[in-house]
Amino acid sequence: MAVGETAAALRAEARETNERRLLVLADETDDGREPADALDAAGTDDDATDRGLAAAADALDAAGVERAETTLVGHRDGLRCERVEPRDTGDLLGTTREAVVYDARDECRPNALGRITGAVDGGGLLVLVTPALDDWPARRDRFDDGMAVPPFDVGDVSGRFRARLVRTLRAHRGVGIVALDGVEDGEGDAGVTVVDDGLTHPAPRLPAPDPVVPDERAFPREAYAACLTTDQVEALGAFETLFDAGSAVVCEADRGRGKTSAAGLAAGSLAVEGRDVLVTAPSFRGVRDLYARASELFDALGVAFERPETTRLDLPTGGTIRYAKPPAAADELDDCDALLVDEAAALPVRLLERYLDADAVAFTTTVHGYEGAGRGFDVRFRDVLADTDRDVTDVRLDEPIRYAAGDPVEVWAFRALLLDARPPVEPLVADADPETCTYDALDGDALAADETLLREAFGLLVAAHYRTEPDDLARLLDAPNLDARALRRDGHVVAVALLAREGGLDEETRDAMYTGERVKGNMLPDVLTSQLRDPDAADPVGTRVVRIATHHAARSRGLGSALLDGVRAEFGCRDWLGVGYGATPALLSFWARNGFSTVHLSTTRNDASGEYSALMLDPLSDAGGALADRHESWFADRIAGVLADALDDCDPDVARAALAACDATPAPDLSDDAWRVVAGSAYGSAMYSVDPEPFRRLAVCALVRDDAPGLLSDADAVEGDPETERERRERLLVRKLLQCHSWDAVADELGYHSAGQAMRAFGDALKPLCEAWGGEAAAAERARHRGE
Ligand SMILES: CC(=O)SCCNC(=O)CCNC(=O)[C@H](O)C(C)(C)COP(=O)(O)OP(=O)(O)OC[C@H]1O[C@@H](n2cnc3c(N)ncnc32)[C@H](O)[C@@H]1OP(=O)(O)O
Ligand SMILES: Nc1ncnc2c1ncn2[C@@H]1O[C@H](COP(=O)(O)OP(=O)(O)OP(=O)(O)O)[C@@H](O)[C@H]1O
Repeated sequence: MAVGETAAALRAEARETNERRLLVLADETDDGREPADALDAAGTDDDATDRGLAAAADALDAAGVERAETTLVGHRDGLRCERVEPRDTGDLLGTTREAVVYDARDECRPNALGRITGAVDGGGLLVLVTPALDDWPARRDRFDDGMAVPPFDVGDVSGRFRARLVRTLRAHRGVGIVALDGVEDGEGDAGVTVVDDGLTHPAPRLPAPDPVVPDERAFPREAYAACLTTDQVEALGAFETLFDAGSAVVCEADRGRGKTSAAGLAAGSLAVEGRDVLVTAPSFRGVRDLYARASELFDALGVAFERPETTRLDLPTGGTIRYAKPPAAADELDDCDALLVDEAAALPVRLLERYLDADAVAFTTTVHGYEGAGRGFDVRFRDVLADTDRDVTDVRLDEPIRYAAGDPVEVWAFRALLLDARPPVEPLVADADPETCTYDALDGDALAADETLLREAFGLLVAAHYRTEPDDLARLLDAPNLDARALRRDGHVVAVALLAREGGLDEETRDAMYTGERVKGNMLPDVLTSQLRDPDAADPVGTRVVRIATHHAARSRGLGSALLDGVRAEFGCRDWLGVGYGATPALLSFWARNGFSTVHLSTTRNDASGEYSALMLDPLSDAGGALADRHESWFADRIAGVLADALDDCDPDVARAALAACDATPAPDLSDDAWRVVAGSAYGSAMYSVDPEPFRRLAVCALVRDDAPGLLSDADAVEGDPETERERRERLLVRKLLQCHSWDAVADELGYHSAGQAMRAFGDALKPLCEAWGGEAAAAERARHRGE
């Protein structure tokens, strides 16, 4: 059988080289309709009713792959092996399979392709079942359904990603293509055409030498003996410096080079010496291999250990390995001897900086890979690290663990999913500024037609936003609600913005949204409608800036702002511009300076960064203005309550910046009685605690209003820089009045000598407010205290 022969030959070559091979089975008889009886029908036999899966079964049999070693990814059953849905392929990350069959006929999900490719072992096969390759780009599937966000429908989604995918499949080595065309050839090979056998006929290569345990070492021999490559041995050697306080290790690698495992062997080696090792990573799942290697090492050393919880290993030596989420880890540094940060590039630089307070710290990062992890680490954090007096040891793992270097399936996946996309090299953009750049629309056709442009634009998004992943590449090319705009210097992308059209929804959809039904896309209207209970919020049409990034070599030259100016001019016919992002003081000020005003601070933190999201609007029309007005003033009305509750741990500088960026003009609106208490506390000995509410209202006015007086009077005698003291007083209002922290905690945090000194500064901060807004009641109170 042609399918079997092709598969067997590919597998033989894969085994010979310890590489993987890809077999495409293009089912030309598939009409694009999922057969209802084949869907989710557990226990279905390997029957021939489904052409694609039957061919996949033949391929596996001929290639000698056991079903127990295979995973089927797709929506149809029929291979009698483990099956996962394309959306759930995250579970395959870090696992190793001899073969994976991806039935992509019903849903071609780019993230799934990326994850699957990583899971196939050296000597194994990736089998891709597709429709006729020529027809595939024009077919709409379940992934496309997800891109059809209201008011668009699936007919508006285009097929550029898949057209590109097909091109790469046809062009790359190591990819066999068999068309299941249904045409009888009269010789028993009913309807099968081998379009490309995919064989690479490699020249014989010497196997890589076995790793050698070094003679001089601080970690146990067993740790080195567990290493699978020479690179891993070297990496483990670098981790030995973690015994010394003041050390830092940076370990970089592409996916699947064994860096997490090396960190695990290091963690185990440190723990057997009684060290307390704290591990952090964007998710615990990502460090399962670390725990596995450490426990295997304990077994090899005959050290009994306990696992009181999944995320903690305790040794009789007193050593431990324990996991904390990234923001929590930053608060636990005092207690640990060494901190291991896995996937460091996925974490904000601010958090990484805090980790430098640990006695010894190691960062492992992925250079390229599925999470699109990034250069943010390299570009920004490297400088920070170089400026410390840490002893930094760098190590890089190149040798793949699961398969041989140069594996053609990895090469194909990098290309097809742009895992190695990069922004333009620095010299090309070094002298770019708003005057020398052009504002350009990067529409799907332009991007699909120009690989360099696509790589630069996507590479810039990946470098700046670690969450950019293969699905985003497909969205960039095909989603009807998304637009990309860029500033370009001599054709090279210097700044890029990804924009989503949101709102403009009909009444029925708005009602559904209001009553809690999930409506895809439309993030800003959705929050305003379903959480902030505004039934009309999804009526105006807006442009949300989903992502924006300026090349790291050209930041702070006004390019980001110029790009937003271009967007505002081009989309001025809509009602608003908007944005939602993990709030930091610097970003809040960037958006505020660009005319955006705060309408919401989310009450849940991002797990990895620990940031709360800010939502902001910049109105462009009367309808947009009305929407922004009502949400700005409501934000100012309700934020004190939120800061006292769900946001009581929000960074006071984020709160200050979010309030300062809100365009509302709240009025203090205090009764004369209330003013007497406030002024009494400013000028005399009245206590704010008898009636905190008016103080809180005043604090919001002071932090939101453009015309608010500063919190310092000319008469205030302050030590040091008045501007620094003014900022400290703003933090004092946030922490004490709005977030209700105790006087002692606030004094301690803000560097006042005592609670009493903080209280005096508080009283002083109120004086300018009484003078500006307190009217006669406050003036009379002041006069009484001063004996005027
Ligand atoms: C929806 C979202 O995408 S939110 C996330 C925004 N994007 C990112 O964080 C990716 C990484 N950062 C970047 O690419 C850029 O810093 C951008 C896009 C935020 C700003 O682009 P730039 O071309 O530097 O903007 P521009 O020069 O007009 O304004 C710079 C100002 O932004 C502010 N800013 C915002 N974020 C930062 C930051 N991380 N570091 C330094 N300044 C920042 C500063 O106030 C800065 O002012 P300064 O030049 O006086 O110091
Ligand atoms: N020393 C080792 N012993 C046993 N298995 C190992 C070892 N090193 C790596 N592996 C296996 O090889 C695969 C890749 O290793 P690991 O997860 O450590 O690499 P990584 O570079 O962190 O890659 P990824 O980013 O893909 O997680 C995993 O399946 C892991 O279990």
